[in-house]
Formats: sequence, C-alpha cells, structure tokens
Amino acid sequence: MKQPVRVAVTGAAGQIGYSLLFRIASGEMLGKDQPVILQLLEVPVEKAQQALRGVIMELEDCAFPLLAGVIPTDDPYVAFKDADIALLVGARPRGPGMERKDLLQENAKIFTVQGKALNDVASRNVKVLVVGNPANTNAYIAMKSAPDLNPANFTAMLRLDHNRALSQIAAKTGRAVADIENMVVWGNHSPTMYADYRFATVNGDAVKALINDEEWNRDTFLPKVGKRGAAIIEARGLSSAASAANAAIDHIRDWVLGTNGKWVTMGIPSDGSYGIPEGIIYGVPVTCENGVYTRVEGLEVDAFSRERMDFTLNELLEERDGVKHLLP
Ligand SMILES: NC(=O)c1ccc[n+]([C@@H]2O[C@H](COP(=O)([O-])OP(=O)(O)OC[C@H]3O[C@@H](n4cnc5c(N)ncnc54)[C@H](O)[C@@H]3O)[C@@H](O)[C@H]2O)c1
Ligand SMILES: O=C(O)C[C@H](O)C(=O)O
Repeated sequence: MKQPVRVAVTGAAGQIGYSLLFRIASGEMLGKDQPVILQLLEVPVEKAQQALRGVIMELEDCAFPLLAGVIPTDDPYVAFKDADIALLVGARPRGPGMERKDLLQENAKIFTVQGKALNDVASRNVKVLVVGNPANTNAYIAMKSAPDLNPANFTAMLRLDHNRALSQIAAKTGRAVADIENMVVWGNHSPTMYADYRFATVNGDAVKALINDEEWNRDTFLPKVGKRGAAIIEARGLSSAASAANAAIDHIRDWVLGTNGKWVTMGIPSDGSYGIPEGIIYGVPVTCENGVYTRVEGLEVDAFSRERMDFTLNELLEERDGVKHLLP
C-alpha cells in the first residue's frame, strides 16, 4: 500500500468543494491505488464549520477505501501542514453582471494569508492549484507571498476553459472530444482568454482546415468559450461547480500522473517566452511527465494571435498593478 498523500482543499464546504472531495477520496484524482488524507479549510464561521461537518459525515458514509484521514480546520497552518497538494478553491464567486476581476479586492487578501501559510508549513514540493477567482492573479499573489517555495509550484486553473474549447470543437467538427489534440487556451481565466485551435488536430486532421471559418472562430467560438462562465451563472443563478471540480481533478491528475505527450492548458508563471513577462501567471500549453509540467515551446504567433495574447496579458498586468500593495 502506498503512503497517503496529503491534499488540502480550501472552501471545502462550498459548491465546488461538494463536487470535488468525493472524487478525490474515490481515487479519481491521484489514482485508484493512492490513499489520501483530506485537510479541509473553511472560514471560522459557525455556519461554514457546521456545513463542513455535514460534508465530512457524508465522506464517512461513503466508506472510501482510499480515504486515510480527514482533518477539518479553520486555520490555514493546520490545513497546509505538510500538504503535498493544495487546491485553493475558497473565495467568493461572482454573481450575475459581475466580471471575475470585480472579486479581486475582496478575494486577494485570502491568497496573501494562504500563500504565507503554504510557505511556512506545506511540503517543499507542494503542487498548488488556484481555482478561486480571479484565479491567475490570486495564484500570482499566493506565489509572491511564498518566497521560500519554487514559483513553478503555483498554478492557476484554465483547464475548464480548455475543456470548454474541446467540447465546442467536437460539436463543430462532429468528432469525438477524446480524439482532439493540441488545443491551447492562452492567458487569463476571463473573457479576454484566447482559445486557439490553430495547432489542434482530430484523428490527425487539422481542425483549422476542417472548420475553415475565421468568422466562426472570431464571432462565435471565442466569445462562447470566453463567456461560458457568465452563461452558466445566468442559467443556474450560481457559478459552475461540477465542471469546475472536474477541471481541477483533470489539472492535478495530469500534473501528477502525466499526459502521455498530450497538450493541456495550465496557468503557470511565465519564463518570458511568447512575449509574456516573467512571473505572470498565464495560460499556456504544457505536457506533464513524472510530476513536472513542461511548456510547449516554439509555437508560431501570428498577428491575430499576438493581438489576442497581448489583450489578455494587458488585463493581467492591470490586475497585478491593482494588488501591488498586498505583496511583500
Ligand atoms: N478557475 C475556474 O475555472 C473557476 C471555476 C468555477 C468557480 N471558480 C471560483 O471558485 C471559487 C469558489 O466557488 P464556489 O462556487 O465553490 O463558491 P462557494 O461560495 O459555494 O464556496 C466557497 C467557499 O469558500 C469558503 N471560503 C471563503 N473564504 C475562505 C477562506 N479564506 N478560507 C477558506 N475557505 C474560504 C466559503 O466559506 C465557502 O464555503 C469562486 O471564487 C469561483 O469564482 C473558479
Ligand atoms: O464564471 C465564473 O465566475 C465562474 C468560473 O470562473 C467559470 O468560468 O465558470
């Protein structure tokens, strides 16, 4: 039997938490042979702590063979102690009519505190995924608040956007999602993101040639993927939860267990390539192997793509300027 992996999840009693924890405990994230200890953080408010107790009762009632322990807490230093994986979900979601960046001032402080706690007590190899919005800039804040950890350990979730793009392309081409390779979503998890199928193939056929419709790309595909979160809020009255949890599982599973050469999108600190200033957390294509992600290098950036990539970058630069006062 393998040693248990410690998985910290913040916002554990929230909507995404409720879709996420059971799948982690059943082995869908780290493998069916990998025991886990869940370290669950919620705010120090009785209502949230009570809800968390209820979720834990349900986890117990599943009798998951891989669930080696559950640690509920309202203290980030307990939640992140020796954590191997940290899913930072806990943050306010947006409501109808809001943009994700409207959450910045309210949510940013959470990530200074949690970045510092990760810095002080998490495993030195902790893999951090920020889901709470605005996810890229929150990941940037956490990374900057954790100077003793490797910046490469901090990632933001663009996998939901990647998966949304795959589904739209599958529907448009009439092919299976599983057969699509080399999709990319550049930039910020916001409507400025640039979902890019120029390199995508399906069963070896070029997606761009199959679709052959730039107007559809610009006027239908890009807005549909970019504004999907808002469409779900409009329809459900609440932001996406099951699909967000699913994307978080995909992101960590691929990071830990590898992608077999397949491209996936992760928000990672830039190394300066593709004209993105170093350190900015930006969605790029990566492959993963042996617990390490590697950026796909050397892709051509044409004029349309440059414009889109700079547009989403400029938003990230603005967000970064807006939180400067919170950083060490
Ligand atoms: N990156 C993405 O693709 C993506 C997708 C969906 C949602 N989100 C974001 O994820 C976040 C959570 O969404 P949700 O629907 O689960 O919201 P929710 O309101 O249902 O749950 C959030 C939970 O976090 C808790 N929380 C708040 N501050 C905390 C803190 N400092 N420490 C620990 N817990 C804290 C709250 O008490 C609440 O239980 C939101 O910011 C949402 O916008 C991101
Ligand atoms: O759109 C939101 O605010 C929630 C989430 O980021 C999403 O993309 O569904």
